[in-house]
Amino acid sequence: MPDIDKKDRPTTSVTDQEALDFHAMGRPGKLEINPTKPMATQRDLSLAYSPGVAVPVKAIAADPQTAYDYTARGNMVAVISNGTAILGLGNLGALASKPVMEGKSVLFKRFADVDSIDLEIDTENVDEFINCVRFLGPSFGGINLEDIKAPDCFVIESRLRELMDIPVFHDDQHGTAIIAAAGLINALELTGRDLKTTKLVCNGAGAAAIACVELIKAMGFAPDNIILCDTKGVIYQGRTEGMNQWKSAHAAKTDARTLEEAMKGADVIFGLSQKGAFSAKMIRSMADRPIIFAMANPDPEITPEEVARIRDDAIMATGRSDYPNQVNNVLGFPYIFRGALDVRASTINDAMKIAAVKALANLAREDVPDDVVAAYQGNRPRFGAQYIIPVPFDPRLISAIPVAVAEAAIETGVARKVITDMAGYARELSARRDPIASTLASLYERVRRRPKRIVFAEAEEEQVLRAALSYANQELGTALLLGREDLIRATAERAGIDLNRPGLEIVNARISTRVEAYIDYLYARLQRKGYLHRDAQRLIHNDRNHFAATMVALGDADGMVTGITRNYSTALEDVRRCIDAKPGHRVIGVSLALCRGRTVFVADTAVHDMPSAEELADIAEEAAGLARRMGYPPRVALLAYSTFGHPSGERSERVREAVKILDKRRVEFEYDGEMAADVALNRKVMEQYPFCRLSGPANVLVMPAFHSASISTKMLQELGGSTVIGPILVGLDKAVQITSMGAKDSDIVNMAAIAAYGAGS
Ligand SMILES: NC(=O)C1=CN([C@@H]2O[C@H](COP(=O)(O)OP(=O)(O)OC[C@H]3O[C@@H](n4cnc5c(N)ncnc54)[C@H](OP(=O)(O)O)[C@@H]3O)[C@@H](O)[C@H]2O)C=CC1
Ligand SMILES: CC(=O)C(=O)O
Ligand SMILES: [Mg+2]
Repeated sequence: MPDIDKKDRPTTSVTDQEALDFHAMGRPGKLEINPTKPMATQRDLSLAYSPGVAVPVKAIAADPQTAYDYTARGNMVAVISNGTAILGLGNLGALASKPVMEGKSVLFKRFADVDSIDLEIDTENVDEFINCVRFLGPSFGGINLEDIKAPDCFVIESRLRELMDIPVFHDDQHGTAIIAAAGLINALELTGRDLKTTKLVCNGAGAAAIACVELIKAMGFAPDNIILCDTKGVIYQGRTEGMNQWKSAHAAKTDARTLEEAMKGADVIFGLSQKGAFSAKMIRSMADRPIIFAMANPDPEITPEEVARIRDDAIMATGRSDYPNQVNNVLGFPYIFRGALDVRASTINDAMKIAAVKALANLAREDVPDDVVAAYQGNRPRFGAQYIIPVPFDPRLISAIPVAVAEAAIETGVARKVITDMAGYARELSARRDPIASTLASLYERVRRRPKRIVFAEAEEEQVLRAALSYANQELGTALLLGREDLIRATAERAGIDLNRPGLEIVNARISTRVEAYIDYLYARLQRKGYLHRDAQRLIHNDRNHFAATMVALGDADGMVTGITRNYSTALEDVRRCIDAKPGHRVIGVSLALCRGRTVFVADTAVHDMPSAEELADIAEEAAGLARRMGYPPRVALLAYSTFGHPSGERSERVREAVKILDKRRVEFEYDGEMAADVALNRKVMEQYPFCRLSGPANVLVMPAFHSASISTKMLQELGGSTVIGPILVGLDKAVQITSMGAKDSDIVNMAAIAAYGAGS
């Protein structure tokens, strides 16, 4: 018997008390409602409520489509249940289903930025339920039915689909079927099986099971190779007990009468029934390399530990978050609705479901970004038996699935709004999840139009190689991989990265024909700074930063990115030995902080420890220049602890002096100071200083010293929930960016793109 595979053990687990405490802490439950418009003044009230609200009322009455413009309808989904099949816990009633439904609502928001509210309907009468829901159409862009038992759910869903002109989607049926089908496609691929000859047993013949079987049949699975079982055993042709029309449609021609008999020799088993329904004996009797999806929640039909004790050749999946291979509809419903809402689809049809299946299955075969690795305690999943389906925290899901769904909706004519720029739509989707993505999206786009050759100075490191691959994949230009070829190749092999693709070039410093030219260049720069020729030789031969920076200086690359293996200031010193400041400029670091829809540039976060007044003025100019280049008209605040002389103190003197210097320079951007951070950032507080020259809250903050710059950006990140990019190096004559040590691949590729942009994209 094999040992329990360590990877099969739950990676997280919770006690009952922890689960109760989690739901009770703070405000009870898991969601609240927040207004999206200001409600601070009499005027706000007049606009939001009477009399202003009458205007959109009349507009909607005249043209119902404008409800998508003036109300939250277009982004709002109701999660509706009567609690008759709560997970695998059975019929525990409407009220008890509320924690699950609140949970589904927050998952809609968290994963796809869909607003959602849970509605628990206290009836088991099918007609009453339908009547309750059918009149709710005006409130929502879509209806997600949840945990309603079979066969009632089939009647309810099909009647509501007829009655309503918005998508009605029973998640336990179709959400589950989509994810299970995607996982199955990949598991079949990994075990070398063909869809048409594989034998599958599905235990459970309720909502989820019937939908799974229908979808995989629609995708080409041979109907004769599927056996369904329920509490009465095999659903065979001619059975009368415990039957309904949905079960009959899938009744098998077979002599098997029990689950145990059906499972003998089966290739695949789906569990959509109840905890513990699969025995060791059943699992043992399956074919070689069996595929076991034990999807009952919260406890599967058999646990991965139990399977590992029985055999070591199985591909195992469950519905839980704490085992590998989570086959759970959370991977589907947020994104499927996102795509459907964005094209104002009237329904979610089979083409949209199959498009989601394919997009999901394909995503699992691609290289996984660091954000996913971070969410999974440093384990990098790779396509294989332990990773057949993307993980819920995969940030790529938000752009991959909705695009596929929206395209299918448009193609099949159920979209009421057509998206023509799908690439733009994909970028918008990423921005819903990741504020950096939207800020950097246009920068990436500009780089794509004029791709650049960027040298990745630490290409022997795995995350740097991944970033380089991503740089090439995103068609930003050529990634020049600097390092020892054998080490780069070894790292690539370990990471499963194919180096033989366009856009990746290895630069082997040892055998480069440019070495002599680089040494001559460096020696000419350093000979009067105490360096011998052999020092220049040593720096070029042994130090990647000097080699890379010299490549850029001599035009063999357009830009460079480094910083993973050295601390920031050391890397900067290395670069400065090879590259000067741009004539008339000062080298500084600017960090971009993105917080609650606001972007603020903070400077100097990298170079000047205690800047003089002259240096502060330079910093203001450089930071304003960067803001402008990135598309933000700069409003620069020179910060201090005091505001316009109060409280007085000599530490603010330098800042006041810097403002006077800017006055003399007649710079062409808005600036003012000295001022405290709240004055700079809060319009109301700023209004107390009517003479302040800023036309609105500042978007460039010049800090009085390095320590305040560093402390405040880190506090913003940790306490304010801001995303901080940078420091971005500004003022160098060539495009060089330095990441922080230990940066993730996504951070490195952002810095490479910023370098490429700085190189003149
Ligand atoms: N991983 C995921 O994403 C999802 C998992 N599920 C899980 O699937 C299960 C079923 O949910 P759902 O379809 O909504 O519920 P339903 O109530 O609609 O269906 C339950 C089905 O399971 C059958 N069943 C129950 N116990 C057994 C058993 N011991 N042996 C054989 N069959 C059994 C019932 O048989 P009978 O018809 O004879 O009563 C019925 O056909 C739940 O555990 C749920 O958590 C559901 C949706 C998503
Ligand atoms: C995941 C889910 O929807 C269920 O188990 O019912
Ligand atoms: Mg459910």
